[in-house]
Amino acid sequence: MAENLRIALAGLGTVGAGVLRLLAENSEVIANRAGRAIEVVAVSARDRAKDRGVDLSPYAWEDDMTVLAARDDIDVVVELVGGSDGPALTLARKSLASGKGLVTANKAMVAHHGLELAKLAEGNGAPLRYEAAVAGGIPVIKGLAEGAAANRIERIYGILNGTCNYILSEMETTGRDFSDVLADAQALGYAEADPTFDIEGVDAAHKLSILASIAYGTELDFAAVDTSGISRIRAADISQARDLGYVIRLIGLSDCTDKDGTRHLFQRVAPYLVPVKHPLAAVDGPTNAVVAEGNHVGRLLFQGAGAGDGPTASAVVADLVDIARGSSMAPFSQPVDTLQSSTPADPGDRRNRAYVRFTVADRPGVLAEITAAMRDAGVSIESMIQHGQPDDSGDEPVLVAIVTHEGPESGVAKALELLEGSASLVEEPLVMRLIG
Ligand SMILES: NC(=O)C1=CN([C@@H]2O[C@H](COP(=O)(O)OP(=O)(O)OC[C@H]3O[C@@H](n4cnc5c(N)ncnc54)[C@H](O)[C@@H]3O)[C@@H](O)[C@H]2O)C=CC1
Ligand SMILES: N[C@@H](CC=O)C(=O)O
Ligand code: NA
Repeated sequence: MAENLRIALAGLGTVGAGVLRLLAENSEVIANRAGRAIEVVAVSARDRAKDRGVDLSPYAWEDDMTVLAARDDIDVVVELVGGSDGPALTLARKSLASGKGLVTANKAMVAHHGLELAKLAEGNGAPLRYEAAVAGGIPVIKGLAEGAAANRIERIYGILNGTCNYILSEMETTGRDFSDVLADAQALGYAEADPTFDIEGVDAAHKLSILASIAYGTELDFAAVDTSGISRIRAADISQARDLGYVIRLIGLSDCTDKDGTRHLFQRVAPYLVPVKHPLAAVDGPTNAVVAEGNHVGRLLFQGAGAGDGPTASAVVADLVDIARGSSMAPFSQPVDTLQSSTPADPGDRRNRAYVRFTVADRPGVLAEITAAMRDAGVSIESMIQHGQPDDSGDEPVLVAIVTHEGPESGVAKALELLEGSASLVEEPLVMRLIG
C-alpha cells in the first residue's frame, strides 16, 4: 500500500468526534477502498480535557488550530469547527495556501467564501472537498458533480435542514411545543451552534446556494437566496394544513433559466405546504431529501440523514477517501473561473397557490376587509378557514387562513400591501406556498 494519508482534525464536537470514531471502527474497509490508510496525526479544539468518549492520546494536540496548516507532517486538514469567518476561515486559507488538502463540513464558510477557497485550492493544486456541508450524509454533491455530470440541471429542491424537519415532523405527530422540540434537536447534535441559523432558514440557504452553484455552473450567490424560516409556524398552522391534506416542510428550491443571454437564478428557502402524498411529505425527523432534475437523466431523488454525528462523519471520511485515491475533481465540479455569473430571478413572476394566515381582531367586517384586498389585488380565494375563540367576547384574536387559487406571487404580495397598517390585523400575515 502507498504511504498513509496524514490528516489533522480541527474541531472535536459532534462531527469531529464522530470522524475519529468512524476512522477507528472502519479503518480496514477505508484503507482497502482508499488504497492506503488514513492516519490522524494531530487534533485541535477548545478544550483538551473534555471527555468526548474518544482517546486523544495517540494524536499530537495543538491549542491554536491554525498551526495545523503549518505542520509538515500533515497532508490534509479537516475543518469541523464551524463559523463562516474567524479561525475556521483562517485555517482553511492557510491550509490551501500551503498546498494542503482541505475537507470541511462548514456550509456557512463555503457559502460565503467558497469561490475564494476554490481559487486558492486550484492555484495551489490542493484538493478541497465539502460533501458533509450539504445534506449531511447524503452524497448529493458527488451525485450532482459526478453522477449527473453529463446533464444540464434545470431545477433542484428539497429538505435541507435536519433540525427544522425534526421540529416540524415532531410537532405534527406529537403535538409537542416548538421550543421543547428544538431543545431535543440541540441535544441530539443536529442544530448549529447558533440554532437561529437553522430555524430562520439560513443554514438551508447556505446549502441551497452551494447546490445551485454546482448544479448550474453559476457563481455562488448566497446573498440572493430569498430566505424565511419556521419560527412563526404555530400548532394551528400545522393542524389547518393537515385538514387541507398537507404537511409543512422547510423547502429549499432553485431553478436557473437563460433569458436574453443572462442566467436568471431563483433561490428560495421557505416553509411550504406539501401534499401528504408527495414524496417529500414522508420525509421526517432529521432526514433530508434533494430532488434534482437533469435534462437527460430525469428526476433524481437523494434521501438520507441530513444531520448527526455518524452520517456527517461518513461524508467527511468519504471525501478523505477520494483525496487518498488521488481524485482531482474541481471543488465546484468545474474550474472556478468557468462558473458563470447570474442575476436573481424575479419571484413575482412565479405562479403558485398560497396559504395565507391572518391573526385578526374578532369583530365584524374583518373578513370582508381581507377578501376585498384579495379581490382588489386580483387574487382568487379557493378556501377559507376561521378558527373561532372559545368564548364570544371578541377579546382574543382569531386565526383566519386563506388558500388561494394559483396565481402570480405578486398578487398575494399586492393584497398584503393593501392590508398594511390595517387595525384589524394583530400581526404580520404568514404566507406559505403550496408545492406539487
Ligand atoms: N452537527 C451536524 O449534524 C452537522 C454539522 N455540520 C457542520 O460541521 C461543523 C461542526 O459542527 P458540530 O460538530 O455540530 O459542532 P460542535 O459545536 O459540536 O463542535 C465544534 C468544535 O469546534 C471547536 N471550536 C469551536 N470554536 C472554536 C474556536 N474558536 N477555537 C477552537 N475550537 C473551536 C469546539 O471546541 C468543538 O470541538 C459546523 O461547520 C457545522 O455546520 C455539518 C453537517 C451536519
Ligand atoms: N444544523 C444542520 C446540521 C447539518 O447540516 C441541520 O440541522 O441540518
Ligand atoms: Na452531503
